[in-house]
Amino acid sequence: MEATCSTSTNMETETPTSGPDASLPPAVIVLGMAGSGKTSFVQRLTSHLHAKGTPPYVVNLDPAVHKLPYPANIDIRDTVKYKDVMREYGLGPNGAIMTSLNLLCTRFDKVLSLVRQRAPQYSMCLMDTPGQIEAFTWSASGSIITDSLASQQPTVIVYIVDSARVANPTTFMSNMLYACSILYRNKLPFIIVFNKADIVKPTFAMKWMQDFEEFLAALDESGSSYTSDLSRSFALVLDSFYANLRSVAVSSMTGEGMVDVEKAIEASIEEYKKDYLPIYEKTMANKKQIDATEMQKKIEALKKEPVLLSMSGDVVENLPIEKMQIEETK
Ligand SMILES: Nc1nc2c(ncn2[C@@H]2O[C@H](COP(=O)(O)OP(=O)(O)OP(=O)(O)O)[C@@H](O)[C@H]2O)c(=O)[nH]1
Repeated sequence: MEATCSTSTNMETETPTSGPDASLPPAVIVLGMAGSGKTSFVQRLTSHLHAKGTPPYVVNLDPAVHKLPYPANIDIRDTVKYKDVMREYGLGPNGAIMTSLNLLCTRFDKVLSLVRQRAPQYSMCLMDTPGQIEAFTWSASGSIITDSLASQQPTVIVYIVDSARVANPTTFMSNMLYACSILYRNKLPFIIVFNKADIVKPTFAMKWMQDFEEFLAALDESGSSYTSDLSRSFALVLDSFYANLRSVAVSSMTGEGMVDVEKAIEASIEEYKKDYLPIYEKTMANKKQIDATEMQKKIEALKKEPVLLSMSGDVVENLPIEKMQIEETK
């Protein structure tokens, strides 16, 4: 793995303990199933914001992406070489993505500090995540990244859905259940972005979220089955989930809907300030020391994780963490 000189900071000293700074621009974490259009969305929103004269700060957290179609300010690929991780630890593609994120995470304090320093120059900080959604949403590193961002500044989750892939009501339901599980895990303002509106207009999906009867009618049309019966029951439960989120139709291809995305982000930030910030401030005031120690413990555990993941059976004793460098893309 290519690794150069060291940064000397660590999470214990860098994790903010006084609560998030609500005056910082928002961090927007972009999640979604493989191929839903996360990277295209980040590209389109980036160019939309540049055109308005309010550029974003962009961080790529996908170590396996071949080519980035947007200029990233920080790119995980500059720090961790995914192919080297596969080779050195004898890992498959998914294990290597998770290990690369773990490695970056042990130095995420440096990313946080750059994001904080550059705040006067950007309107929002966009975080593009790996194609394999579970590598981020269900990994220790994903939760460290999300928690530490949300502890520093207003943070919103944007969940990208491929509109063409949810035209069937049961597929729609399984996607919404996944979205709900992410909301449940992260407890942050949440926006559902129905992408690829140029291929399939997601008006139907937005109606299903607003009107339970419309969804039931669509299920009836799709015929009776075990999954459609189950979807009926879930639809009742998800009513309150839908009530707590915003949804927007966009096309990352044509640029349609980007103004609505901005509005949804603004409204989510207001929600963050009103409903989430007081909770963060209270929790952090009560547990200042505990939070820093807990975060450090998580990082220490992460440092050992590549060893556990190793398929070769070799004990990897000298991880390149101390030598890793995180800096802005030149
Ligand atoms: N027609 C259309 N195609 C799109 C749109 N957004 C993305 N695509 C296409 O969908 C494919 C996947 O897009 P990506 O942006 O790579 O999706 P991703 O979620 O970042 O992909 P992974 O990170 O590999 O999972 C590409 O072929 C894009 O050109 C859109 O709004 N409309």
